Amino acid sequence: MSAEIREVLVVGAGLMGSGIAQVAAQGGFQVTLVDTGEEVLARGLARIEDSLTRLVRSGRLGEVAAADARARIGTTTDLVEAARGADLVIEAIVEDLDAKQALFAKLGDSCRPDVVLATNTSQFQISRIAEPCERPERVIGVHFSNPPPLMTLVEVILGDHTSEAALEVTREFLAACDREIVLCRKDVPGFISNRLSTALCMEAARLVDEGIATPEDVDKVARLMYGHKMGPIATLDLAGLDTALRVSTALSEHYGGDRFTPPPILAQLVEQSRYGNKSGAGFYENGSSQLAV
Ligand SMILES: NC(=O)c1ccc[n+]([C@@H]2O[C@H](COP(=O)([O-])OP(=O)(O)OC[C@H]3O[C@@H](n4cnc5c(N)ncnc54)[C@H](O)[C@@H]3O)[C@@H](O)[C@H]2O)c1
Repeated sequence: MSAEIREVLVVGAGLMGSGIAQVAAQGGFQVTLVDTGEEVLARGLARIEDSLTRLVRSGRLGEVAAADARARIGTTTDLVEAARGADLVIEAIVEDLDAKQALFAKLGDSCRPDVVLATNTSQFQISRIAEPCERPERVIGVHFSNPPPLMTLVEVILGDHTSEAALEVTREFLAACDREIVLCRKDVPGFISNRLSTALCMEAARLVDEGIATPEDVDKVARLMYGHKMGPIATLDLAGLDTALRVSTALSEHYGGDRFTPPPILAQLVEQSRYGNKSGAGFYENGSSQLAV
């Protein structure tokens, strides 16, 4: 496995990919951000710019460090060319197994054989994503949470075939990015974090769906009674309701029972294009639940 990582390729410039690219750039790595079109890439870069500005304004990052990080990030729509020069790849595309498998097949063909391929999937088994990939022992789960520049804990997931060497490279990379890790030792859907958060968030959405409580009151209970920083409904708006719907549906199909089943209100909001903060409204009207960064 690559002992030395210089070039990090992040695939997907959405909410997570742009944040992960920023974290890697702040960690001193050269980053290439890939997506399907120039417009999405421009939106990803704008998100990074905005986040860096907020970090500087709040005194958490120096101006020079922010400018250096920004200068380390390049963008392209040419995945194959970018893959050739990568020392580490982090995938953060849409939460769709077919799309991820198609991408990992391509990465397997295009990257050097020693390059670790990490997926930021929210719940798919790492071994399923690695199935079509040349040398699946280099595929590993690296699950950042949203927003990556502020959330310092990363969940690392071992696939059935993930090698010790891939784990070691991943540990070193995340340590250089100043991240803490927890290790999910079995390749189970949802890992540690999303089994916990999906069960809580779907129950919270059910309370709203059944007219038992407002989003504000559900969140108030979590914050003031349980000491959570953010309530589960605000968390859903922040994560994106389309992504949350995909994740909860997949977990529910895998595990059965009711604990992960999304209530109808989630699909209804998605149908109305109310995806949460990223589209301006979700359960809440105007993204007012956003973390004050
Ligand atoms: N949103 C969260 O809170 C959160 C947290 C942890 C993990 N995740 C996971 O991270 C991944 C990304 O989620 P997100 O919220 O950033 O989604 P998003 O919809 O904001 O971004 C996904 C991006 O991937 C791009 N894309 C799709 N197919 C592609 C391909 N084949 N090649 C290149 N780019 C492609 C899209 O154009 C889009 O810009 C998902 O697997 C999601 O489950 C999300």
